[in-house]
Amino acid sequence: MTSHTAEAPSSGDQAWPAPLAGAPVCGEVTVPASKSLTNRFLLLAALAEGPSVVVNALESRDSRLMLQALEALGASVEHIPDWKGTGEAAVRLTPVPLAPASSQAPAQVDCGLAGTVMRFLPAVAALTGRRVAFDGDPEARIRPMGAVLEGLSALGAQISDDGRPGYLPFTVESPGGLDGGEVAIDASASSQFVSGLLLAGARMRRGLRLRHTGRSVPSSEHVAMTVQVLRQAGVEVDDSQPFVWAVSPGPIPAFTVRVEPDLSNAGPFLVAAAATGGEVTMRGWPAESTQIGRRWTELLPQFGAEVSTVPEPGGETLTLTVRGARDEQGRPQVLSPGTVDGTAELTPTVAALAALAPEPTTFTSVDHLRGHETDRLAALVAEIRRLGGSAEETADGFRITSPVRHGATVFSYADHRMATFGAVVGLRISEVLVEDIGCTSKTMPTFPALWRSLVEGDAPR
Ligand SMILES: O=C(O)C1=C[C@@H](OP(=O)(O)O)[C@@H](O)[C@H](O)C1
Ligand SMILES: C=C(OP(=O)(O)O)C(=O)O
Repeated sequence: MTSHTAEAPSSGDQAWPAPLAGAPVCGEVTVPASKSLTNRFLLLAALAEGPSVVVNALESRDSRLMLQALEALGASVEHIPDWKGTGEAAVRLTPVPLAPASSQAPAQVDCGLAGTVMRFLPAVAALTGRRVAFDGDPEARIRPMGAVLEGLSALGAQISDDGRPGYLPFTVESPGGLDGGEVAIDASASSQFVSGLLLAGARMRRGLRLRHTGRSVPSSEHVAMTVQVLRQAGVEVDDSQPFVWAVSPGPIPAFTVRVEPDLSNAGPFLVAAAATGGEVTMRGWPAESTQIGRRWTELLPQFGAEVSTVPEPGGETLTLTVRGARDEQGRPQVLSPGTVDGTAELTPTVAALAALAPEPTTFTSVDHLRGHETDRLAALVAEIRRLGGSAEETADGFRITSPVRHGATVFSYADHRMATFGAVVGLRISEVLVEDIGCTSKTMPTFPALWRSLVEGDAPR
């Protein structure tokens, strides 16, 4: 795995003044659909037997890149503005032709900075039998790809490195598709290596039996999500043995599905209540979810906030409310749990809260964040220091030893979660500017507007 430094990139655009919360942040917020679920459902729709419908699909850069890539592989996409009078938009996707029926024309996939595109689509490309060239943003070229490519290679696909071996850009070609069978990879750098092979497993002629050879798989919730989404689509998956997954071969029936809100992107809004002693409510919180963001209900109380839920009619969703703690003088009070473990993609948002707490917090089992949109451990340490706090990297994470104290320009490193880190810190610290707030369009183009309306009080109370 590469480690890249968190030197602040220069930005030509005007930095975004993070709104300071003059009072406890109170209001109600609705967040768009989950990136991880949207891109899994779109991919499975592309491998299904007939046109499938994804209702309330996320509209963001990552989901657009997924749709464009699937179109490049031969899918057709129809946008439906109002699905059956529900008021919700939907995407109808007609599947990708698989080998040997697919076109033989070479194709190109732009992965942008989307892990779910760069790690999930090489196996789909191999199933089409076409020669498919993959590339992405400059920042994407340092995200590890090796295990997916080694897995596909072991399954018989030809991979040519168009750059550094194990990284973008590369070309995948498997004339005749994939037979599948047994394969072993080391997925300790990203759960997406496992998900990317499993999602295509049913369309391999013998199915897929995948074994992880390393110590642990990070972001295990995302592997569980993949298994659950496959089962929901009618695919048989055996995950009864640790670190071994068997996907049975067979057709994927066409489906219609509605995507849950993105619980990771809900994070900064819920944290806003915890950081300011405010109260934020979210309706439509799934009562059961495979998303890692369901962990906010356990994480926020560890920082002193109170989380309550009320079942909504039908029982499948809840209204969730977060109330931040205040001290005897009514000032916001953020406690530290001391250590938080394995917070995966929630880490930058949790770190923003921890950086406002007077007591230190240590983040453990997050070393794979070095391969995220940027090296998040280096980036968080650098930005906390820039804001007058103290922090240091550790072998498997980082430690915040004193809170942020003054404003500064927070650099985003093209990473949406670093941009929202800056927004959260800016609630309590004046004169925080966020460089490249626009990178939040990766998963949530509406972030800047929603954030401003919540903090400045235009959101319903
Ligand atoms: O499968 C997915 O949708 C994801 C898996 C995780 O990747 P890592 O295992 O690399 O953390 C997560 O961080 C990423 O945001 C989305
Ligand atoms: C790690 C993330 O994204 P990606 O899907 O690009 O890996 C993330 O959204 O935090």
